[in-house]
Amino acid sequence: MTVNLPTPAASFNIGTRGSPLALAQAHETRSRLMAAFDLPQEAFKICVIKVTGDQILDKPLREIDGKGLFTREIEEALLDHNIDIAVHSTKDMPVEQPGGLILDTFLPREDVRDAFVSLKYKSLAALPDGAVVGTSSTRRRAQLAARYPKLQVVEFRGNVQTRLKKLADGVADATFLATAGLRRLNMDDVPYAPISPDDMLPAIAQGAIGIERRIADDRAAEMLAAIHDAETGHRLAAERAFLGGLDGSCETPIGGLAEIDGETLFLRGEILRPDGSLVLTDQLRVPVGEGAAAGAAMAARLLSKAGTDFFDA
Ligand SMILES: NCc1[nH]cc(CCC(=O)O)c1CC(=O)O
Repeated sequence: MTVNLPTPAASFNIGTRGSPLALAQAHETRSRLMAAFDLPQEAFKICVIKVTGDQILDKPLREIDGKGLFTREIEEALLDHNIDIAVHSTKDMPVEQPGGLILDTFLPREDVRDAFVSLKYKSLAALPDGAVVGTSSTRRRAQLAARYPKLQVVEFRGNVQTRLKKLADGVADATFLATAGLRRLNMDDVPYAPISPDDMLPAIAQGAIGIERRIADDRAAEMLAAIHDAETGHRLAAERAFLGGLDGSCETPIGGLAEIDGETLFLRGEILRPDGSLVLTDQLRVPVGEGAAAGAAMAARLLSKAGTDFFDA
């Protein structure tokens, strides 16, 4: 390849948040770049960037002006050329990036499923009526209210480690985490059971590491092209078009999942009233390259069924 490779003297800076999961994802990205270009670790620098969202731990995110809380400082570092790429959990990212930036590189996707995590019970179905579950996700809260109305849901913020500590302290009988996060953190000692997407449709882009860069940076574009996973790209194009069409964010009760079987992309989508009193679902099968159009079409279809104020309930 004719890309102007970084040398230890001119290192390639990888920006990330400082949480253990974010760091694991930045390390995975670095390993893939090292392998793709046969470069030593010293060719890359992992730059930890403090973001506002990590410093406010006492409130549900939807009560703060959530926009850009986890990304603003990182995107500023990209625009200032302090970093060359930024590694994200795509599920936490808005569908559109600030001017000059693009998020179009996705690593091979991890397990997409939500995980039921409990020190006392083996599965969601095994929870008795009245059991207390902790989550801060509006999607998981609405899905639980719709399908398991006898559970009590309490607010559970914080990173994976914080939530597990709350479980150990008995604040709740169970919680939910993305299986991908548990696996990336090698949390083999945590008792968890993945939940079928038929029972809990995951968040848009769950399990997918996404990498952002400056649009005009040809070197970063060529580096990232070498580690991009096309299949994951097609799946996320569909899911993110669905999310974009709904004008949703990670704080709206929306589930969606695209899967590929041969030449066919299978997209499922779901929107919920926050209290779980209404769930609207849809699904489409289209050729793999037409996921974005399918996502947009599905969003329009569901919105016309939902009418106005659907998400306000
Ligand atoms: N909202 C936090 C967040 N963002 C990404 C992941 C997990 C990893 C992923 O889905 O890629 C998590 C934790 C969780 O939901 O348990």
